[in-house]
Amino acid sequence: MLEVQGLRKVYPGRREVEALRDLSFTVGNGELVCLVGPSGCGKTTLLRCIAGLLEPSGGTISLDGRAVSGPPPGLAMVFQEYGRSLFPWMSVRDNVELPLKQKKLPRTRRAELVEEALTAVGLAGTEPAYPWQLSGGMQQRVAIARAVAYEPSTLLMDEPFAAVDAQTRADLEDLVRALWQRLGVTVLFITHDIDEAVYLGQRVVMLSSSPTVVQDEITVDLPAERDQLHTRADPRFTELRTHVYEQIQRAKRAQPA
Ligand SMILES: Nc1ncnc2c1ncn2[C@@H]1O[C@H](COP(=O)(O)OP(=O)(O)OP(=O)(O)O)[C@@H](O)[C@H]1O
Repeated sequence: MLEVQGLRKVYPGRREVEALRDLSFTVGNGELVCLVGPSGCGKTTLLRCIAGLLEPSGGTISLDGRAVSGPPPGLAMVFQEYGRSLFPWMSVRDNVELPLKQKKLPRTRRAELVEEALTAVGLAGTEPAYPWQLSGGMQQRVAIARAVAYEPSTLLMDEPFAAVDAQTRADLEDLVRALWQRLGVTVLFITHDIDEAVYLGQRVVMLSSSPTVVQDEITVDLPAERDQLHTRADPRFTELRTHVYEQIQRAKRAQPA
């Protein structure tokens, strides 16, 4: 379970920036929550705080009951820029295996996890290839496999599909839901795409413009079995996306105090 309470982040300096003002939300065990907000609202700042890479100016973050200070052990991340998150000089196998070596798992267990994870993302057989020999969508699958192989309790995804084409994006969205349902992992998925947030999430948390607070939150009461054609054509989907869209527009118009 991820708990963010009264999180505040001010970047000091000549031009002091209050990026996050007062952010509180939770992601329950095994839940999939999407976070949307206008550009520049501090999504990256929030993620870096959760990942223990940036020290908050106030408030608390805890993961599985432990306060976050430094990179938490049960956390894996998938970034937008797969091209920069995979090592080009390492094979697909070595990229996926690397965090497992850092976890000091024995060789046979590492091999099992790599194989299972690559199979789960539909990339069995690509182990000897280098990332640059694969398409963008395949590279992002490798990045997802690397996160999954790590067996995290919580997965943070930072606009992971922003750089792939629409068809690949739809496939990857379905992959994330399938993996989430199968693995029971807690997922915080950050996106600026309102339709994606409603399609993927059990809940959608909307952020205001910077200095950021939680503007609104909705439960996505769509059936758990979702598919690109029927879910997106469901009138309830349209209602929910309209609500989120209106809130984001309000957030963009609001003048920060
Ligand atoms: N290292 C830094 N020093 C000073 N200000 C910063 C720093 N990093 C971010 N900021 C400021 O904090 C605010 C939030 O930035 P952040 O990158 O977290 O937003 P974001 O929501 O991820 O943006 P985008 O959606 O455009 O990627 C911005 O006003 C930005 O200028």
